[in-house]
Amino acid sequence: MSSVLLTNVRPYGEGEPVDVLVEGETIAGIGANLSADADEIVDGGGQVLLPGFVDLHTHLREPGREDAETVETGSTAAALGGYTAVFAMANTDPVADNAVITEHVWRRGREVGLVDVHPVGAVTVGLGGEKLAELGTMRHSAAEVRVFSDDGKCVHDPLIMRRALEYTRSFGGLVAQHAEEPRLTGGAQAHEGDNAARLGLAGWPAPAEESIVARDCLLAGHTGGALHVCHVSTQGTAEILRWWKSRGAAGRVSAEVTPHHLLLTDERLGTYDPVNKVNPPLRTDADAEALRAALADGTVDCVATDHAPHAAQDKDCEWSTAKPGMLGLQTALGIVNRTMVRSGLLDWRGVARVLSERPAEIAGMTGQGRPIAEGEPANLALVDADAEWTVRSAELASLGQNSPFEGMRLPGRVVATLLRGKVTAHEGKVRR
Ligand SMILES: NC(=O)N[C@@H](CC(=O)O)C(=O)O
Ligand SMILES: [Zn+2]
Ligand SMILES: [Zn+2]
Repeated sequence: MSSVLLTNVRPYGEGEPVDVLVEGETIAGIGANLSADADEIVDGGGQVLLPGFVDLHTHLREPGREDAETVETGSTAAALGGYTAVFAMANTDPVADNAVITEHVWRRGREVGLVDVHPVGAVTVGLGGEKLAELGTMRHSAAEVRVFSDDGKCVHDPLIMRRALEYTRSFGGLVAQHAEEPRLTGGAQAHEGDNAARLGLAGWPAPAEESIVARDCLLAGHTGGALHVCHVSTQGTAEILRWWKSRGAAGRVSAEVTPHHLLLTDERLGTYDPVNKVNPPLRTDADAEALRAALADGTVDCVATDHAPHAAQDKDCEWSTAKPGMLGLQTALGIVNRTMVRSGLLDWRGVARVLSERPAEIAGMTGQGRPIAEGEPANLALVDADAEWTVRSAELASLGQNSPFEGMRLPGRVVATLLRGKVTAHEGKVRR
C-alpha cells in the first residue's frame, strides 16, 4: 500500500499546521510529526487543505468536439484546478441521451484516471425537449447516471419537466435545469439592460430565467422530485430561491452559481470580445453582488464552473456568431478566493462547503465531499491561498482558450490534488 505524507498543512485553513498521513486510498492519521517513512512527502508549507472539489457542471465536449476539449484534457484541467470529481454535461455530439454514450464517457474518465468523471444524462432525446430519454437505462448502466440535464437548452415544456422530476425521483435522481424560457430569449446576445441597448445587442431578460426557476420550484414541490438550478445569474432568481427554501416545502431544490457570474458583469461587453459571451449572460453589478450574498448565506448551494471550452474558430469571430461559454476549471478557486474569501463573505470552511461538500451531497455521492478526518477517503486539494498568478489561457490545460480571466491576477493557487490517495496534480503538473 502506497503512502503520502502531507506535512505542515492547515485543514480548512484553521488552527496550527498538522501532518496528514494518507495510506492507500484513505486518510490514516492527522497530527504532529507523523511517519516520515511515507513513500512520498508533500511539503504543505502551512497551506490550506480542503476536500477535493466537485464540479456539478462541466462540458468535456467528448464525443463530437474533441477539438475544443476531451475527457483527457478536461480531466487534466480539473485535477490542476483542485477537482476530484466532475459532472460532464450531455450536450455532446451525439448527445449523451443513452447508456452507450454515458458509459463511453464514464470509461474514458476511468482510463484517464485524474478525476472521477460522472456523465450527465440528457433529459430528453437529442435535447429536443419533446420526448423523455431513457433515464432509467442510464441510471442502471455502468455509469450509474444520477444527474440529468438538457443543459444548453431548457426543459421548457412544463409537462416534460414534471415527468422528469417524477421519474428521476423514483430512483433518487436529479434534474439539473438550464433555466431559460425560450419564448423570451429568441436571438438573445446579452443581458437585457442599458449596456445591451447601447451596444445594439438583442437582450436576454432576467425573467426568462426567473419564470422557469419559479415554475420548476413549484413542480419540484408538487412532485417531490429533486431540482437543481444551473448557473443562477440574477438577483431575482436568488430571491425566488430564498423564498422557496424558507417555505420548507416538499421536494428538493438546490442551485449553483458560476465563478464568472460572481465576478464579471456586462460592463465588459463594450469591446465586443466574444470571450465575454456566455449563457446565461453576464448581468449587472447588483446581480453579481446578490449572487455573492446568496452563496454566502446558503440560498445558492454551491459553485459550479460551467466550464465551456470552445475551439478558436467558434470564439474568434463576430459576436453574434460566436458560441457562448467560458473556461472555468483552473480559475474557479482563484475567483472564489477573490470574490468570497478576500471579501470576508466566506471562510475556508465555507469554501469547502460550496466547492466540495454541497455539490457532493446534491449529487448523492458517498466518497466525495467528505470531512478531512481519519478513515475518510483521501480526496484532497492543497491550496496556497496567498500565491498570486496571472491567467494565461495558452498555459491552461484545456484545448479551448476562451478564458474571460485572461491576463487577470488571481489570488490562490492549487498546489496539489489527491484522488483516493493518489497525487493527481502537483505544482502545476498532472500525474497519471
Ligand atoms: N454556458 C454556455 O454559454 N454554454 C454552454 C451551455 C450552457 O451551459 O448552457 C456550452 O455548452 O457551451
Ligand atoms: Zn446552461
Ligand atoms: Zn453548461
